[in-house]
Amino acid sequence: MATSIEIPRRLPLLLVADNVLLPGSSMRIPVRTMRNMNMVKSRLLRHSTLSSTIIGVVPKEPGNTKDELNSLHSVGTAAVVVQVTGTNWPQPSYTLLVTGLCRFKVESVLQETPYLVARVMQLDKLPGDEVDEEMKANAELTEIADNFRDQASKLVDMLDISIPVVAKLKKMLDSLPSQHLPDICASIIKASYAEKIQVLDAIDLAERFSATLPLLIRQIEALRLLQKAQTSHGNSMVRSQPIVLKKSIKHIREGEDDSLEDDDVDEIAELQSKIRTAAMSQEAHQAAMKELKRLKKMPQQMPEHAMISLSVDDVTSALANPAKLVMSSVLISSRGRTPGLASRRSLRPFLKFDVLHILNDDTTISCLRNYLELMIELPWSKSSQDTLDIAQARKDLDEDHYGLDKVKKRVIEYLAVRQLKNNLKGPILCFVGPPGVGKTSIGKSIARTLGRQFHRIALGGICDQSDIRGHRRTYIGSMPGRIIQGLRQVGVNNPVFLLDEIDKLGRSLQGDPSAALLEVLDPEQNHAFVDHYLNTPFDLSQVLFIATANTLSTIPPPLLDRTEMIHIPGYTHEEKIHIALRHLIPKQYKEHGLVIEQIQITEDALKLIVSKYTREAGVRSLERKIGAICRAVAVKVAENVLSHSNMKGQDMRVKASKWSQGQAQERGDRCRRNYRCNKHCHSPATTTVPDNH
Ligand SMILES: Nc1ncnc2c1ncn2[C@@H]1O[C@H](COP(=O)(O)OP(=O)(O)OP(=O)(O)O)[C@@H](O)[C@H]1O
Repeated sequence: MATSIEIPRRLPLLLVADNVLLPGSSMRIPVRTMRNMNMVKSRLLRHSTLSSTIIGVVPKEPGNTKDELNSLHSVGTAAVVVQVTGTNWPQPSYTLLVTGLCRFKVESVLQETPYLVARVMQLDKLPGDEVDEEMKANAELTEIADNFRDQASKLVDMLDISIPVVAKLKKMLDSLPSQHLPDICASIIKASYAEKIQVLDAIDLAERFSATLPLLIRQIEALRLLQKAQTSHGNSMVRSQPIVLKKSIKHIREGEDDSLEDDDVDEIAELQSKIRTAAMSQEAHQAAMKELKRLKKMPQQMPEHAMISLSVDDVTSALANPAKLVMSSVLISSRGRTPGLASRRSLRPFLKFDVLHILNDDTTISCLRNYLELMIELPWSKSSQDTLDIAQARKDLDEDHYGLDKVKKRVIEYLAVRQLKNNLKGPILCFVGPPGVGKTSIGKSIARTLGRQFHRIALGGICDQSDIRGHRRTYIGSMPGRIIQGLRQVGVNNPVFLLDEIDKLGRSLQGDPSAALLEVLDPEQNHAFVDHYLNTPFDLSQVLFIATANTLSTIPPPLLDRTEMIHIPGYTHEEKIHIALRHLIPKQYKEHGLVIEQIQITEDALKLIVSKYTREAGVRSLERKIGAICRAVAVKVAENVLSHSNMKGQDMRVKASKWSQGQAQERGDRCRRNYRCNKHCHSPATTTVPDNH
């Protein structure tokens, strides 16, 4: 007879809200509360012995976040922490993978802070103890167990055996001692929190069988209905009939929590129908369907996501022979990296469990899902209607911008040619000029006049070609490039893309982004642009690309060759004042909720700001200064509105001018104080504060 294996009498507790870990099953538990975090840090990350990785997982009442101690359930599950994943940077965030061993009763709480430690009493026997003998002696219990096993086999037979986890589950159920069946079944079938608590509380084996059997039968019934729905619609996929399916499950789970309604039950079917309606190219459709097929094969199709990944026998035999487990189970990267492959590798020799595979599958599932969602959301054939009318375009450009006659003329010519030729082949317009001269805003006006969506892609500082072309999906955390991301965001395939600051593209070992950009801009190639993440061609030929740069000297020559430069020189003082009066001031008033009765910035004031307070080729600082005045006046207006609601606008104008004098005085003082500058800053009227002050 095997010796009895016991768990420690003192256990650190991990409190889990809304979920119940049952012996024999594995579960991933995110560490959220301060107490749980303290426990992980001081027990799991500091020690490396087997006993340090045995913890008590105790359910706590859902919803009660304040009084953790009172919401503590009296029965918990001793568990071995198989893996800790997460990161220490920028802040600690961990997830534990735990495997339940046996039940225990919380006798008393020995320590409340920094984490809970309780004196516990083991309730179940661990495998290795001969419970089977006990069952043999009890004929009634044997009958219940046999009936239960039949039902469990029935359930597994209804699942797709080609899924590796199902095959494993089947094998495991066949060899599992009967006393473990209820716990294992309860953890893989759908059950509410209350139902699982009931199973956890059933310490007597017969009671546990009878608490779990109805859940098992209900699950079988649900699957049967599903399959019926599936055959009646001639579809070979389980989950292909979302409505029928949801209804049937709801019907079966009478009285169950709404929160438990399984959202991902019809996920695959939903994805499939979305792929069908996404109007993808044939190639893209094939790629999406291939990935969907992979997703279908993933273990998420099991009735419950908490998979049996570790058999209790494995853990207990390891417990009986601790030397074997010196301790690989707690793995964390202290340097802040996610302990991906290294931890798995070091786990392998010690634990021959499928945890590793299941973790892999998890990552794959979310990657596949993200990929399919992107494919569905991309505007494969959705475009907006062009509304180009040259007369209107001229009017729009004049309305949005003062001066810039040459630029506007060239833009109108460009648009006219596009209209006549009805295609976008030709050089890419590139506005070159100092900051704040309106390059971006002309791009926006072009989009507005064409009735197209506008999207700005900031290229400054990009030095990795995958920023443009995306990462291959083999990378963890891979993403599509900015072009594809932009298309997803605008939701149409013919937006105006403003490639901002192409002169600031960098270059690194990760490839040359300008080479990738060339492919994007080349009309001969861009109808079949392949983003590495998407891995299928996307037609960019309808996108109108416009570029901006501050200088020509750093633009890579091949890019320079593709673009037609339109220079926008800086503005004169006169022009700045006109721009301010016509565009910037009305815009700022509007942004700050001010009206002309409350604030008026005179031409003289503008002249002063332009000549003494800004030193720039464009008008960005000027706009900021006007914004600052508006903000200060807005405060005064708000204060006065509160005290005298019928305040006259005239008063405010006086206050605004006083404020600007005060500001000038203050700036002068600050300038003298900070920069020991005595040259220009004596009187507010003549204060010159260089911008870099
Ligand atoms: N000629 C103009 N008429 C009206 N507003 C203008 C004019 N030039 C610039 N502006 C305004 O100045 C502000 C800054 O312009 P914008 O952001 O387009 O500058 P930019 O040249 O793209 O600068 P950067 O190179 O820093 O990106 C915007 O609010 C814009 O509307």
